[in-house]
Amino acid sequence: MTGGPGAPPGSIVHAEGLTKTHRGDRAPVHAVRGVDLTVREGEFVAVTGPSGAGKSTLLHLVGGLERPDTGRLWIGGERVDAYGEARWAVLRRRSVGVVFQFFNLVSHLTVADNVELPALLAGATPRAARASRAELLAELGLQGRENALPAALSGGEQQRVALARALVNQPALLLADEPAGSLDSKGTRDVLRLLARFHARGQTILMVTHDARMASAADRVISFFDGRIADDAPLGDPAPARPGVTGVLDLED
Ligand SMILES: Nc1ncnc2c1ncn2[C@@H]1O[C@H](COP(=O)(O)OP(=O)(O)OP(=O)(O)O)[C@@H](O)[C@H]1O
Repeated sequence: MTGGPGAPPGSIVHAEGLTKTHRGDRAPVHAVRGVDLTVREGEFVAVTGPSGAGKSTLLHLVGGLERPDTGRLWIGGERVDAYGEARWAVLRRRSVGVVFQFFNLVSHLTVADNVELPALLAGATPRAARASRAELLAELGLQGRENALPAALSGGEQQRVALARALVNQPALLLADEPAGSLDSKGTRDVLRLLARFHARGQTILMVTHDARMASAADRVISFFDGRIADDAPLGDPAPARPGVTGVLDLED
């Protein structure tokens, strides 16, 4: 499901002139100001920038967790900017996995049930959901933790469960909002390695991160500033000066 009228062939995300202003009790905040963005199938794109730049808002727009005020958005070639919650829910289930900084697992469900739930909601048979869950949990080093509740797991384990849940329906797009933001250095390394591994198999990833080491796992880094793209370093460009960035392959086990 790529390309389509209005979106370039091979694009998983295509946005034109996306804007979002938050209007609360205080003065309006222009969080995203006319962003054009294309993420092609198979890319791993990191969005970095200072706190308050609008990175999470952009990710929320792309995942349908917030609606743009203006602009056009395609996911996998499907025009989605006018979708309501019901159509977004279907689209997310089928095509967009999301992981957050604080995992957002269902606390009263076991690890197995947390991972199987989106598969069942997407129409998988219980048997198929179990098989997908088992395969992913094994891949993510969580075998034997199936019956645990999230509170019994470390932060790193919870994030791996969240990753399994996000990937169980084999989404075209994985969105990650500070996926290591609440993890220690081992948890960070694990998430980094796993994202790199899924990306190497073709998973398209759009990730927001403060962390230069996390961004170094991506093959394209977008700097976001004041609601706009300030810099965009695509795959194949010479490495821009990003002080402190270390290669993912340097990380030890
Ligand atoms: N629901 C909201 N209501 C009002 N203002 C909001 C809302 N969500 C975000 N904002 C404001 O919009 C701006 C952008 O926020 P956003 O969370 O997108 O930035 P960010 O770059 O992800 O920041 P951080 O790295 O700190 O998470 C900030 O000024 C923030 O306070």
